[in-house]
Amino acid sequence: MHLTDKKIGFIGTGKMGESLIRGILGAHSDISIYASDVYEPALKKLNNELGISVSTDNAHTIVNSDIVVLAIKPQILKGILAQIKDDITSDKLVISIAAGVPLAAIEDELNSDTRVIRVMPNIAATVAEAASAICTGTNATAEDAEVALEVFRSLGSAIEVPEKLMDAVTGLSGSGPAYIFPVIEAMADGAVYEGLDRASAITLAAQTVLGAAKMVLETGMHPGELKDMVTSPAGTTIRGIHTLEESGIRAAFMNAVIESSTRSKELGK
Ligand SMILES: NC(=O)C1=CN([C@@H]2O[C@H](COP(=O)(O)OP(=O)(O)OC[C@H]3O[C@@H](n4cnc5c(N)ncnc54)[C@H](OP(=O)(O)O)[C@@H]3O)[C@@H](O)[C@H]2O)C=CC1
Ligand SMILES: O=C(O)[C@@H]1CCC=N1
Repeated sequence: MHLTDKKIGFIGTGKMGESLIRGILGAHSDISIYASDVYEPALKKLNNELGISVSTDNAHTIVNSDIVVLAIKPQILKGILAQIKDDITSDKLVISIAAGVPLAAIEDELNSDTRVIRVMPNIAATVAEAASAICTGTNATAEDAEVALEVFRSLGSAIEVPEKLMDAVTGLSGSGPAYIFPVIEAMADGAVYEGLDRASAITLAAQTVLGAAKMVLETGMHPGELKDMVTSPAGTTIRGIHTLEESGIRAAFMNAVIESSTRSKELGK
């Protein structure tokens, strides 16, 4: 199976739809992409910049696609599924990236033989560094799962999880970039306070986060052990760590993931 043989359609070209389209084209420049949205200026921009086929008619996107990615808000997903049901024939694979919405809720709105896969990617798909998880619906085949994994692995890393863990994934990696951007900004603010120029501070802060993440992924070492490698006795780092611990940093990040997961569960109700 070659991904470039597949035509991929996007319903919704907002922040995440555009991120996925840019990421996929970055990885597979010759792939055929179709996209529809209610907002015509955004479609025109994508057509001008990326040369993809665009339309305000979702049916046009679906008819032309082998894989249909639903990149619309969870709150309007049900209504759109009712509109597109008859266009989703059994030869198409549907991929929903909507936070919280269970596979069963999607399958209930579509024809009973529809193959559906649920994916939680993240915004770093734009730069091919997304962390994604997938789970498969009732009619999705092993090959469908492979296709979905191939698409999302070309945008970063992707794993398969049982559906009951998708809310946890959403709270962690789906929302996670938004927890780290303020961390980068705040670290840079600290260095600006100490006199560094803003541009250098942001570059150093971002590269520091990138490098720390790469060390976790590539060394396989525990994050605590890596932290200890930086932390000299009576040195600078332990003073910074002490301050972070006094601020309750671990509970703050744990609670962010837990609360976001809880919101994902609410969206599914
Ligand atoms: N943003 C993120 O980082 C992530 C988002 N997700 C999921 O991705 C999905 C999209 O999120 P996001 O991109 O942030 O949201 P956006 O609001 O940016 O994008 C949704 C797009 O769909 C358009 N739209 C509305 N109605 C229709 C319709 N009937 N037909 C076609 N398009 C329509 C919207 O237009 P208009 O604005 O004019 O209504 C908008 O451009 C959500 O389900 C979210 O849970 C998943 C992982 C990460
Ligand atoms: O905030 C949201 O609801 C979406 C889902 C994950 C990231 N953004």
